[in-house]
Amino acid sequence: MRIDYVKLTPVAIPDKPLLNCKGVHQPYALRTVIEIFCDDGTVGIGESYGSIKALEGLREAAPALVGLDPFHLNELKARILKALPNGGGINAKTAVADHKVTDVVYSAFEVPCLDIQGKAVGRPVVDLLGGPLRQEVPFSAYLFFKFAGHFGEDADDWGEVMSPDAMVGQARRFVSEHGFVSLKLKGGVLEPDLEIETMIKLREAFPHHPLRIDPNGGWTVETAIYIARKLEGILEYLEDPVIGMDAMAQVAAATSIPLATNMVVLEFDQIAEAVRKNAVKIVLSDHHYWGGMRASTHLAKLCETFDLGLSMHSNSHLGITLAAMTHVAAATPNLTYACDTHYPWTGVDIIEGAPFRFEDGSLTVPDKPGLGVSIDQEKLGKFAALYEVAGVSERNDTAYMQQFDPTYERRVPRW
Ligand SMILES: O=C([O-])C(=O)C[C@H](O)[C@@H](O)C(=O)[O-]
Repeated sequence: MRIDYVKLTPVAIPDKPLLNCKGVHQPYALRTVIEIFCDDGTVGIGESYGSIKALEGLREAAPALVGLDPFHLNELKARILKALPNGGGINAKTAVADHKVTDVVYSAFEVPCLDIQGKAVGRPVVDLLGGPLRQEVPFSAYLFFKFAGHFGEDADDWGEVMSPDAMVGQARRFVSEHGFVSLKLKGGVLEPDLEIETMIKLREAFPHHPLRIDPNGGWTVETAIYIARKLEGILEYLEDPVIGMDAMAQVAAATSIPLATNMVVLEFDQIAEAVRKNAVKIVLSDHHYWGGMRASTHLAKLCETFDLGLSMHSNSHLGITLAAMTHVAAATPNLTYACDTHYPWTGVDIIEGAPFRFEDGSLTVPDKPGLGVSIDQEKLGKFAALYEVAGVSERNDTAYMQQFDPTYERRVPRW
């Protein structure tokens, strides 16, 4: 079996005006859908970032896959490195949220290759990763402060959420509709005392739900320590309170709350420094930038070695990504925390049949061969057409925030 050709389809999926410390989500989130066609008719599918930089990297590397045996993932990596010398002319540090372009591109193509392998041997991808250790994978609710609606538009059905009480309401809806147990708040948005109050109110409303907050490095060390002291005993973990390894180590030394990260440890060569400096206790994996699904299980082994916990990061995504995350999570013995997901926010998908449904906050690992999901071409066409008219090729939360507030500036840390 050989790869015949690769099809890349950028899509725009409707998103909500969700706030973070750099601004607000644009009306559309961008993704790239990948289809790899083999000469025996087998098709493997995948999903990756949709920013123009990521798309350029994928487009540049795709021809190198032609003729490859989809089981030969080592050769896939070698071909991508050859096709993208120096990251393919793309500045890796600005390309895809600071992740190595070659890892991002490899990962984007590894998923469809594993889907093909699974289909060829009649096994779900989780079996190619060593088999499932759990049949149900827990996810966490991803809570966001949000505007009522997009700029110039009416309120969406989630309405405005800009206060601690409104956030408790949002959490109640997530818990009642999806059964999520862990609750993660995207912080760094409101002033620190209001976010402390939000977490305390969430604790009162949900006494038995693990709670996390993630300001994406939006706080200074002083602010982070102040907040951590107020939230001792309330959080299961505090994610990326500050920017940089040394700053994380300073905060870690001042609190008993474990620090988690997807900002200071996002490549294998950053683990040693994090351990040496005792900067983090939990690493968020993400197969899109950790170098694929198999590399994510290698990360798990390293975390076990260094006694680090493991959670899973997400960005706005569709069901192909969710299926891939679920297979990886099921095959990761030491996945110690519920995985993040943005899936409920988009509310649309391109997979055939009904979208994924969380039961008690968890997803059952797909058991069909490969990823266990397939593309509904009509839906894909609809969101591909939306990409063409959406007029966005990069995510820019700050620029979009400036439409709401022309005086808004990008400042990290903000508080
Ligand atoms: O945990 C994270 O850093 C994220 O989930 C990244 C996302 O881009 C998140 O900040 C968002 O959706 O605004």
